[in-house]
Amino acid sequence: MVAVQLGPICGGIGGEIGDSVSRRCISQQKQGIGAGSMSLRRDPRTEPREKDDGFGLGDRCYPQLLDTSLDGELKSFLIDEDELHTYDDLTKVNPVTPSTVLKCLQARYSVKVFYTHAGCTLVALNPFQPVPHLYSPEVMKEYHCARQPQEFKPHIFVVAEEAYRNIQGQVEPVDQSLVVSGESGAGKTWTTRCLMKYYSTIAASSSQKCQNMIERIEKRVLDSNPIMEAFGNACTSRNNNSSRFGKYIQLQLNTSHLLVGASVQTYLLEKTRIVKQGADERNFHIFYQMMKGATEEQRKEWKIPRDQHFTWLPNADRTLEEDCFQDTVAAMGHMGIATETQGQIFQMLAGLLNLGNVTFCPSADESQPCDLQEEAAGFLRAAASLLHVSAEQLESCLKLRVLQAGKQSVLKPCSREECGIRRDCLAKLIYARVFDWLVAFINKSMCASSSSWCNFIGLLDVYGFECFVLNNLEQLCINYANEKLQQHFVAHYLKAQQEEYVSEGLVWSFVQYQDNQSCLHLLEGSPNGIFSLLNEECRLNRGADAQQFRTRLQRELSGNACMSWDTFSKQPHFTVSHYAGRVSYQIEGMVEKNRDPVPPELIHMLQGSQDSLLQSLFADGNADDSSGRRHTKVVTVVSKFKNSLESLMKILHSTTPHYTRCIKPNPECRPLTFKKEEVILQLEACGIVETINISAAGFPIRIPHLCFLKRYGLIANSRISWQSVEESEPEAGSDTVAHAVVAVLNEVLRCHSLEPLRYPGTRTHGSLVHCGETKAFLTHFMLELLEEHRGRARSQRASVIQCCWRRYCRRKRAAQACAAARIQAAVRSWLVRKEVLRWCRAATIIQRQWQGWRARMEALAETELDDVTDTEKTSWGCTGLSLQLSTHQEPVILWAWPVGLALASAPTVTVAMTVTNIQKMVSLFACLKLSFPSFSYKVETNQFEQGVASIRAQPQESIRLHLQRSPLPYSDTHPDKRGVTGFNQILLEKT
Ligand SMILES: Nc1ncnc2c1ncn2[C@@H]1O[C@H](COP(=O)(O)OP(=O)(O)OP(=O)(O)O)[C@@H](O)[C@H]1O
Repeated sequence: MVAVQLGPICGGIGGEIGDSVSRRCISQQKQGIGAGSMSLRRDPRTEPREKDDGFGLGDRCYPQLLDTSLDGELKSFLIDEDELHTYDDLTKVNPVTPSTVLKCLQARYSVKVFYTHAGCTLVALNPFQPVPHLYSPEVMKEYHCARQPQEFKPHIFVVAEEAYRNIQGQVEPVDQSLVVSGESGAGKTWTTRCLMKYYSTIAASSSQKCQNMIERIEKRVLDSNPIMEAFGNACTSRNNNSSRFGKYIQLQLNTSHLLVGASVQTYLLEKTRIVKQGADERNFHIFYQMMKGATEEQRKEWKIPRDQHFTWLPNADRTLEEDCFQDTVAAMGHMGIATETQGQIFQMLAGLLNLGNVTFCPSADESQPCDLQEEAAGFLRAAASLLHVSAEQLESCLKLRVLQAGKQSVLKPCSREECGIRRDCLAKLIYARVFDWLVAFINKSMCASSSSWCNFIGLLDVYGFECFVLNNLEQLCINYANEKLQQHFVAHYLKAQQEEYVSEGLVWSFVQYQDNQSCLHLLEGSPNGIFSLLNEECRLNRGADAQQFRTRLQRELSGNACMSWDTFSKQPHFTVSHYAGRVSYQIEGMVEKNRDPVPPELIHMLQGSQDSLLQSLFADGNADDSSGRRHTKVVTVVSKFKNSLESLMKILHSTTPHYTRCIKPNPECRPLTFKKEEVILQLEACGIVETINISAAGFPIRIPHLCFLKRYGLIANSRISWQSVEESEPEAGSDTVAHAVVAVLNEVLRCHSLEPLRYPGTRTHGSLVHCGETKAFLTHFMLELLEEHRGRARSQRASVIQCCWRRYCRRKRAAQACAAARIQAAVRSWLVRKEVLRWCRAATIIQRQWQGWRARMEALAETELDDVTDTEKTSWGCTGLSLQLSTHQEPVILWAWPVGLALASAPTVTVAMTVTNIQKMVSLFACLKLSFPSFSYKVETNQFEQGVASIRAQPQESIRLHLQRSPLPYSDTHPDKRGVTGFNQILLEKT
């Protein structure tokens, strides 16, 4: 059983967080955080070099982590950018670099997926808008009842359920811690609330038997939230509901793993906020709740009239949803805080508001106390009456300091500034005690007796790493806490990495990986650490001199690589190289803040208060001892904080941790807006980048065997094994595949004269690659080598392919040419043969026709010649008939045989076969359309439709007979097409 009674609850720091300009300046300040300062063991090949990666990493970046050198195709092999949103685990992106991680987160955020694993860490992006379906009781039930919640989508409930099942499984260490971190507004409180609701819901649904008791506890656990938030949260420039303290909530489970109780431990309440608020910021919510929610009667009682302006209540006109007084009162009631006690608390708070309006005039004479300003006396009286102390005593305590001179005590008037400081100190003191009392009451109300619970789940909601323009003791403490948590995280993450390697059969450890121990040594080291020196300075009980303290720091710590100074700066300061960046701390006021002195007169006065509650708050009396002397041992803020942190770390070390990193995607708290520069800074500050560094120190690239062989299989000459892999399609993890992978890797290693791998084998330090059971583990350098060899192998293959292709093309072309020649020859011979045959046929026909025609012509001529006189005969048969036509000057020679032909064809209707010479003559004249001299003779012929179409007689030329249709078959075809004879011309011409 683990006793969870932690040290002092409130760190009691007089912080100035509100003072600090809340503009983050990590990127400006983290110059030169190198391997030296962080002592990270890095491969020389992967040593950081100055370069901007475009993601706001500024001048500190790790080229080995950037994927800019990867060409598009390799990038797409390693990771499919379109599918980035499907990656549930950031360490699975290839290669694991800040830019790929950032892209993956952005891709997921754009599709409204807000949770992503990062190895053993859960990254939660703040949606800045309600997503009710994500946190409904049904979803809780689903995760709780799932057989394997890890297989579900990443969710805060996976983490919650995992922790719960670890307890059920009783695997050592059984107790669990859920560490939720992130910067202001990232969603830590929201996440913690979700976790509390989850455990309350599953507790309520687990057993009907102890239902009443569980419901009571569950209600109290949930009711503690509004009370803690009302008193410990405030509206800041970064978050309307910003927790101004860190907390560790312990949910106590009994042997049946049922929630039986809870307790809360708080850290470092920002009590300065009571008296000083940043521009645009507010005091703690509870004051505004009172001002807005109190009844008239209560106002009167608490002396807070509606229209009264209180100096410590800026921006009172701004209304937030957190300003719900009745909810706080109801929660206090449920928690068991009696109405009377509530009234006492509110009276005290109202007293503080009135105290804030008490102001002083400077005193003309140093030996005289300062006077109150005009209206201040009324506020002082009101404050005194609300605190149940006498107004005179209050005034005296604020104006006069008690000096101890031996056994004598002397009253010394304070300056105006000192009066103000004493007033502020009183307010801070009271508020811090009220807050502590509330936390103690809540614990008393929720905490189960130590015998009734045996295991716990702790929820740690702490400030994230802080770096403002001005940083002081608060930031030093917060960043120290973050360094401690980071060291714890790194150890845990390395263990997780180690486990994965072991599961892959890789015996290798990060033994030489050095974490942030040197930075922690600088802060907490004894006797030469910043805190030790600071405490010593407080104990010296001398006036705090910043320059003097700086010189001391420089003298004692100059050898530490994590410490540096800007020698040209006028403000005394020192710079610490934290894991998340360099932060400059101003020394001015640091010693005083660490001392956090409380004037004993104030404690005395409060111890004498008539208000029982106020009196009890100071009953332990840490002012003077019974002899009236001050305690010699000063318990400084740093000591208190360090002690409570040490007990927290002890608890964390004894539990199984689960880390959740909340990320604020944009500083304006706009819904669904992702700003890369903001996110990368936070990834760095919350250690995700460090996780990546660790990953890079091991094997940042992990490729499943089959994928590996598909890409790099061609490198090896063992083509047979590759083919066998392809053909047999073996399962990933089989020896065949692993041996094929090893063959490829050894091929590359051999070329570089590096020691070959053995499978199964171990990785020695300095080696570049390991073949696991299902994956090949590669360094970036090995990936480069593989890519180079792949490129070379591809070039060789390409040359071979080109040669083969060219030869193939050449051969193909030759074969085609040969075939074409043969086809051409065959076609030509076929055409010639065909042509010859046609010619033969044509010649035969022509011959036949010609012979027939000649015979007919001869016969016709014979017939015609038979009918003419000898002279005519001679004239027709030999030289042709010469006629003197009246219309022509010159005689026209008509060749006898064409005229005969014309006569044979023309007078088909009207010219009878028995025509006489004169009739023929008349017929001829009619054909020629000549007027016959002696008588008018009209012959009607159809010569224009068939036979002779026209007969044209030109002077000095032969008559041309134009026939419509040739009487001869094939007469339109000239045998050799070399010219046209008169005959053919006559025959071929058409009208
Ligand atoms: N998961 C979520 N779903 C919806 N809104 C959320 C979620 N997480 C955070 N928010 C919103 O972001 C705001 C800031 O969250 P929260 O107060 O938890 O931040 P924080 O990290 O605790 O800040 P601080 O350190 O200042 O207390 C919340 O008020 C809420 O509106």
